[in-house]
Amino acid sequence: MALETNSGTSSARRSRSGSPDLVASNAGTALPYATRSALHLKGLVPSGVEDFSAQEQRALEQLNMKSTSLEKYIFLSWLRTTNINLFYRLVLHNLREIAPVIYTPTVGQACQEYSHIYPFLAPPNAVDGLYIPITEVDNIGEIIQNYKESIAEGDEPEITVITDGSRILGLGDLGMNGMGIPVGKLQLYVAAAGLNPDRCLPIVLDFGTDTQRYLDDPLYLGIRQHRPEDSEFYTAADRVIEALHAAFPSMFIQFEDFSTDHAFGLLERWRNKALCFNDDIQGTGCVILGGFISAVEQAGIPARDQRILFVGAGSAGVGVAKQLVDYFVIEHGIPEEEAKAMFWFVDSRGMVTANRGDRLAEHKVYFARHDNGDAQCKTLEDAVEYVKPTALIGLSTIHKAFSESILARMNDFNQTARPIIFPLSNPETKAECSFEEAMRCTDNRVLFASGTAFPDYTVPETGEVKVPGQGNNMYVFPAIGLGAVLCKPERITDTMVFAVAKALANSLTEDERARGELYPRIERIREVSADLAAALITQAVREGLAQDAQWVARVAQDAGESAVAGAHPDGRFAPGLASEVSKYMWTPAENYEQLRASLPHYHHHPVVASAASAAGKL
Ligand SMILES: NC(=O)C1=CN([C@@H]2O[C@H](COP(=O)(O)OP(=O)(O)OC[C@H]3O[C@@H](n4cnc5c(N)ncnc54)[C@H](OP(=O)(O)O)[C@@H]3O)[C@@H](O)[C@H]2O)C=CC1
Ligand SMILES: CC(=O)C(=O)O
Ligand SMILES: [Mg+2]
Repeated sequence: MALETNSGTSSARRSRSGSPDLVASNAGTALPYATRSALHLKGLVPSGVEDFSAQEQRALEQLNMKSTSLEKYIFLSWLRTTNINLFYRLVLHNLREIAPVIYTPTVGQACQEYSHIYPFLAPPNAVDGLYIPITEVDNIGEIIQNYKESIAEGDEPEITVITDGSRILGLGDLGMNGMGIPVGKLQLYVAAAGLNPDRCLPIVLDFGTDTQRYLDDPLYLGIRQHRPEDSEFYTAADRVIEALHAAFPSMFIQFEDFSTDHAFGLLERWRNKALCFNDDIQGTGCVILGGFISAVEQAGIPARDQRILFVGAGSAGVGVAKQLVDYFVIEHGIPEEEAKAMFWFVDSRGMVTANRGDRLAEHKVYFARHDNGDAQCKTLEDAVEYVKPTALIGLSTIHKAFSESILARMNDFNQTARPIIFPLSNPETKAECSFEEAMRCTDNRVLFASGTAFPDYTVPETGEVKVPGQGNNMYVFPAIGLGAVLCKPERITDTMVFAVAKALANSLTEDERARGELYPRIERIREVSADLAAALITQAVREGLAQDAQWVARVAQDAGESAVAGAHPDGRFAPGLASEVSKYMWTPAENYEQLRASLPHYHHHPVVASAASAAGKL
């Protein structure tokens, strides 16, 4: 056993299962003397008995001693796998500072370095998720069984984030190293929406990589082969998803950071067969629609006069634009063809037109322009002059694509209204422009949101501090997952996602609106997630798709209407529903007693049971 324990190269599985006592491993120096004695831990910890807030203070001090973001990331990963309760206390109390470390931008660098910063924890007592090589797909049943045996009874996963690492943020194909993204996204599920950390399952499909530097890297931990052709990819991916769905039928599956063709392909194959969702297409569409609704309200021109130029026509760009079309159709009564005509796209070959002379990828065809005559703008500058946009949306992965001259032209074109400029590519090194640049070049009039958080900007003339909006799907995917886990809809529909976007726009406080902000402050994210999850549940019930009877009854009763009213999705939900949702959110324990009380099923885990019986109590 000692040999097995020490031989793994893998890391961090559930921290607590690695301990002879899961409660003890989450309490450490907070363990009361009597318990130390009962568990034969006397003398094995410093004599001071402290509370969780003192531990948190020490953890924060140690975090702040790290001089780089990557060092902070490594420290936080270690803390998460050592003491999950303390980790989430720290994250929840310092979300504004820590989100950029466990998520974008630092998670991007962490993924690039994943094989080099991988910690040395060993399975079966340390598992941070599933690594499924394409060469082992025939053995997927065995892999899932191994996972089941590694978790405590009652901890079957209720949510998974799954990637194949082929398009990690805007950083390209990172192969198995992309595992940092599911791990990071699931931390936000816990922090932002209170999903139970023990029931979150990160998965990487280790299907190879076409990035030569990883294939050549002696420390690379993924399989060393090129990516498969499409048919082999889909056969293998389908087998994994089928097996997961069979093992955990109500588990919510979030597809994340697949290359654009496979992102659309997998969603199409699975959206009506399993409870699943693509975060880059639907989550991004949802969060940007939420911010866009607020921006249009503040812009100063009628919605139907918007001229929206997208730079980037991948899964994110097309996903966002489709949500915006729905918004113009549903909310403003604009016919679909007219709504579609409000959009222009630029990709790596210039403006997307039907007569450009190349074969357009399927997902671009819907938005290809037919009214351009002979005009074929080859550069973004040309397209900006041609379209004279009111809104410029970047999902291109091209750093500084919104040059100062382009930003200045946006200002020129929008003198009677406020320009909407959203550089949404991640991480920061791929962002199309910064908040400071957008403010400076538009006389501080811009309505702004970015994918990665930018610092506040102080207007030099007035000293006024302006806060940039963060248009990142982190504002919605945790709530969509929470709502889905609670009401168990048969599937996630576009109208449910639309209802969540509306709820996000509705979630701004009067103060946030008065300051011209487009998204709620991150400190309110749990409150906002409860609203958004309530909106999803309400919509699922209205569509007759919610399968959990408790939520169907609750929504129907509160709304005073039939559960299958099929009502217009308006983002509203019954008063009281959000606070009901909040009750289901996991929160870290405040003290030792609470920790013990909050983790009753730990006692069923074989490791705990044997430790408890050896100790004669617990
Ligand atoms: N803020 C958020 O919440 C989210 C942000 N994103 C970010 O969006 C970005 C794009 O993601 P995704 O759509 O999936 O990725 P893709 O790689 O599929 O899309 C990138 C798009 O940008 C286009 N492009 C590349 N170079 C240029 C150029 N020089 N000029 C104009 N267009 C160019 C590509 O053109 P072509 O089609 O010709 O190759 C493609 O259409 C990423 O950085 C990602 O991090 C994604 C999801 C959520
Ligand atoms: C935020 C996100 O999902 C992305 O950049 O891919
Ligand atoms: Mg993504």
